[in-house]
Amino acid sequence: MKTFQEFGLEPKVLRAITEMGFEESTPIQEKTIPLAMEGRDLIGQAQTGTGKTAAFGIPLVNKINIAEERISALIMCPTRELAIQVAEEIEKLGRFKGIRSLPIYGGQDIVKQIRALKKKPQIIIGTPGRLLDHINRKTIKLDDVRTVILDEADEMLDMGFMEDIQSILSLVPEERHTMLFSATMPANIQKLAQQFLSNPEHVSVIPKQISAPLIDQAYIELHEKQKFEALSRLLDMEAPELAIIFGRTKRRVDELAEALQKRGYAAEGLHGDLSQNQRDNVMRKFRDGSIDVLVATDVAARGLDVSGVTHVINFDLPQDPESYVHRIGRTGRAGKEGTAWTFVTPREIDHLHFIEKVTRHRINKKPLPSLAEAIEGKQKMTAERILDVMQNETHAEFKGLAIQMLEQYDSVNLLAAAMKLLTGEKKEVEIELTPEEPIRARKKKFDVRSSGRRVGGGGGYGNSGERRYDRDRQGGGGYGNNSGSRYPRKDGGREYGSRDGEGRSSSNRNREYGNGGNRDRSRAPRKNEETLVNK
Ligand SMILES: Nc1ncnc2c1ncn2[C@@H]1O[C@H](COP(=O)(O)OP(=O)(O)OP(=O)(O)O)[C@@H](O)[C@H]1O
Ligand SMILES: [Mg+2]
Repeated sequence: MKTFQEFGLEPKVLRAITEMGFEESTPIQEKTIPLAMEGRDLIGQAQTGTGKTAAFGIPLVNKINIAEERISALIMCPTRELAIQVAEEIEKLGRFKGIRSLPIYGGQDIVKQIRALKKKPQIIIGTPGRLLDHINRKTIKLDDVRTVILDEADEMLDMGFMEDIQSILSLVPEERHTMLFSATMPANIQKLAQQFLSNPEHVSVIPKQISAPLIDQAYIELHEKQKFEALSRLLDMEAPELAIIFGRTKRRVDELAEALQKRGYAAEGLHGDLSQNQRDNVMRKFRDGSIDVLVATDVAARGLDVSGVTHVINFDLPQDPESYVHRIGRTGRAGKEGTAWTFVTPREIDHLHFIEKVTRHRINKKPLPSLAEAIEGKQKMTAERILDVMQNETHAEFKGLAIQMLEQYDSVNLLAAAMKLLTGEKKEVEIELTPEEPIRARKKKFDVRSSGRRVGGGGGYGNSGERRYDRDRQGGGGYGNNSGSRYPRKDGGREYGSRDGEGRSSSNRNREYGNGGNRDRSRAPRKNEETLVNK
């Protein structure tokens, strides 16, 4: 692998890379950095957690002229959390050069953003809805933008951002450098690329299997009613450092987070109905380890990079293979190993096999963890915690009492009692979750939903032509914290194309929600889709 010295980057950029602890480039970086430095348009595809952000971030900060007082680059991301995270990485890469970058996303005070924009950032990282908002208010001008990057472009299309992206790109001068990145590249991306990229190089470092190789993948077949018990046993048995649990709907996430808290786990939920403040808080707590279980809808499936995530658990099977790949890709990142468990109800087995087929990866079946295994796992954890304290020498003040007690009592009994205390009793709280409908295996009759109905047709990995639109889509949450409430909630709050953006006029409403308007004229109403899938 190439070292970063070999790319001919500016010393200040190299220094930033070194400070970030990167020694060698990853394969996608090695391939794309030279092309991007030549100004070639490109489509970059590489497995989750392999450094795509720096693959576009490094050449971008390298080429920015810091004397410029105008927006010269635009990065678009599907979710707010991702915009914040990408902005942080760009900030780190550009700090020695003194690059000014700014994240722009819905849910954040627009006046604050307008103030920050006055500082003339060179790079804007935003979600399409809020970006368009600023463009309409003329607080963002794109006349001087020379570089555009679309991160997770397929997701932005799925969320119904096509029109917004088109409107935004139509305002960027045609003389520009455009790059598009994702771990998965469904067929519709080709269409977008044709429209907006000029003679792009397709850089793919996807080997035979699309999911990251360092993820140990397993599934457990169980009934809906067994899921919660299985989850808590799994958490006890595996003792994750940090875990992300994916649920299908907002209701599911709320119920699950609450249930886990009742059982004594440090868990919180993340979905698009929360206010931006709540979302930021949950992410902050998860990143700093004050909670160790994040329960989330697919809002957390894409791009999020939190170090220490050892486990991903699909409490509900994801709707499609892309979603599966991105969800489990929250672990096994940057050369670290990870474990992904997926719960599958008997009626969903065919759908699981479909995911295996498309991702070209066998997912091993494992038995339900037994109570004995869970208890054993918890005890092991306690032992590890004790040894940790002992090795770190932070227990000196207890030594006197320990000696006294050991003179009076048997050492094995003493230690066992202390361990029992530390392990804690499981709180036996009755948990009842609202059941979710199983995901049906794809049948030919659904094909009609993909052929020609969305831009470029459907097509996961170009081999099936089938794709669903009804998954728990969200990105922005839209309209502060209550966008979801305008949808019928009998589905538990699935976040159909819940949008980013805020404060636009009501005449825009249809467009805003990506649901009733003519955002994608080729689509049939979502309602029918929901019926098709959920019955
Ligand atoms: N050359 C490198 N050496 C070491 N670590 C790196 C290198 N490049 C990136 N990383 C780190 O790897 C992690 C994953 O990177 P990143 O989030 O860019 O992955 P990604 O390919 O965009 O994944 P996803 O498909 O999930 O969005 C980050 O923590 C990043 O800082
Ligand atoms: Mg990424």
